[in-house]
Amino acid sequence: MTPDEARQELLRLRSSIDNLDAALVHLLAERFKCTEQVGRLKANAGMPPADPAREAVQIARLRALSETSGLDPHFAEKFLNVIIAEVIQNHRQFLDE
Ligand SMILES: O=C(O)C(=O)C[C@]1(C(=O)O)C=C[C@@H](O)C=C1
Repeated sequence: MTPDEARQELLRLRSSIDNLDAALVHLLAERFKCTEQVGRLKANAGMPPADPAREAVQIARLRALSETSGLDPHFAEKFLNVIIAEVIQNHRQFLDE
């Protein structure tokens, strides 16, 4: 591959990365819209913000999905934990409203 071909290929790959990053942002935005409703529902119903049993099911499911799709299951678990930690923090704020 010539240096020019390599640059072209890099641009092509980066264009796909940009599309995928946009899709991730849209997916995350939808997820947080949904969890906002869950947080308000839980606060109104007197339910605790965190549900460790539900999280264990989600993590097991995502780890299995990761294994079949070629994603590192450890990374998938870490990623979900970061998202859930943010969601729980958001849920806690609804308790003060
Ligand atoms: O399903 C719930 O009960 C939620 O509050 C949502 C969610 C999630 O982000 O998936 C967040 C916190 C809980 O500990 C479990 C799951």
